[in-house]
Amino acid sequence: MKVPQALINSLQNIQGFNESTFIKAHENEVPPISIRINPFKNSEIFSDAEPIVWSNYGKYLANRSDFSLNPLYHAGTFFVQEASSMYLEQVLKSTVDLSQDLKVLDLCAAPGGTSTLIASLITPDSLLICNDVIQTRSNHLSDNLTKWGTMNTIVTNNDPKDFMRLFGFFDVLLIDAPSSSSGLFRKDPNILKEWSDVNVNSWALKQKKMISDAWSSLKQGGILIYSTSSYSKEENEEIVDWIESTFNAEHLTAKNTDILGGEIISEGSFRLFPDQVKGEGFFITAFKKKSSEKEVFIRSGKPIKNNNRRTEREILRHWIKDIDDHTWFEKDGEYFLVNPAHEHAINLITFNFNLRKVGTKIGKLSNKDLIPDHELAMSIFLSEKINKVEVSPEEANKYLRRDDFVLEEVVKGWSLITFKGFGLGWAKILPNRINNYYPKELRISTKEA
Ligand SMILES: C[S@@+](CC[C@H](N)C(=O)[O-])C[C@H]1O[C@@H](n2cnc3c(N)ncnc32)[C@H](O)[C@@H]1O
Repeated sequence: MKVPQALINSLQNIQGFNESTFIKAHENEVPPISIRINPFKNSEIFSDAEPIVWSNYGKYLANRSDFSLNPLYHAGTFFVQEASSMYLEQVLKSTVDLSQDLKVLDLCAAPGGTSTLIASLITPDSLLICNDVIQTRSNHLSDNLTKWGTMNTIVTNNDPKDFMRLFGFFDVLLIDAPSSSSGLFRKDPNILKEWSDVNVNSWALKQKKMISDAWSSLKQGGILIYSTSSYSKEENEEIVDWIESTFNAEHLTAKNTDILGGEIISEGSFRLFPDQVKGEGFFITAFKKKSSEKEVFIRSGKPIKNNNRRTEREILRHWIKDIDDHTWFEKDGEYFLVNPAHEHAINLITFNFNLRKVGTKIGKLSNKDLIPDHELAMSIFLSEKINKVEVSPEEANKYLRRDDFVLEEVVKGWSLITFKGFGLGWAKILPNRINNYYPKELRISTKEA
């Protein structure tokens, strides 16, 4: 793979750039394969795999197995993510007190690498809003957060400027910006075909626009983390200079370099090059907001409706762990489980944003019973008391394809289909057949196990 000469020329004075090893890494080396374990669903599937030193849960895999055919992938026990981008964990740990309850906005979140990483590090009472402006991508993001199983997340499909309505709301704003993506040339050669310095400049303009649009949603003292998969300084160091000159922001000089060495620091930001770390090209930096935003009145929706709570609570007790610690609301006949600490925030966001997912959708109540939703099957709050049917790899594959299959000696009624103990989805077991409730839109199509 030949890196464009214009890009090589533009990188000459950047700290850590080494032309010959950089070219060699692009000509001869294949990108490593990496995943991140879900700490809430620890299947120990990759316990012997090589760890990624800058990530608590990241691992390199020796072989490219087809993730989509692994039932544990569909159970949400791991997420496939590029290794360098997991450096976000170090930046979060060095700039944010993660033991506090935080409100976090992941502005450019699809398909969910950064969101599932943040969800793994924040407290249960923290609230994470995961947004993507592209509708199809926000749906995919929502599916991936459903698999992760946490409840303290909301998925929105909004333009960054819509977040201006939430003045001074967030403690942390992550902008993992779309970019010219030169850092991903090795993973996707099509990016290289489309790369040009004109495109670099047009991405830089878009990045400035989304930062300007979202800046007011960050509270005073809040942390902005900005990252790209681009090598170009127009999208990185020049954006840092622009943020410092445009907003009342303090650039937080990169710390915690012990893991990778000082070479990865460029003008106070982290730059990961593929010839120096086992990962792709990545830039990440952080700021503290010094100015305050004027609090404005934000219109809120109707308070969350909780009719007939006692009866509902008794039905839900069978399905949900520690139901007394949670609350729920009903919308159009569907029930959603949420953390009571988030009721106010959810009211605000429900009213002002295009929602794709709120808390955990539990399902519909009908004749004093629940028709459980797929989100509940994936939830880490699902009760241990529900019926489960453990399946073999072949049966798991049939289930995920929504094919018919037969099970011996099973209890009638709703059952969670599990693989190695991890939930894949619901089935309703009737006297003469099994109804497969795996969502149609998620079913896998390949025939081979
Ligand atoms: C680098 S990717 C984000 C990757 C994600 N953080 C992850 O770790 O999986 C950038 C995302 O920004 C979204 N995007 C593109 N234009 C945008 C805009 N104007 N505002 C917000 N998001 C945008 C894209 O749909 C894309 O999903």
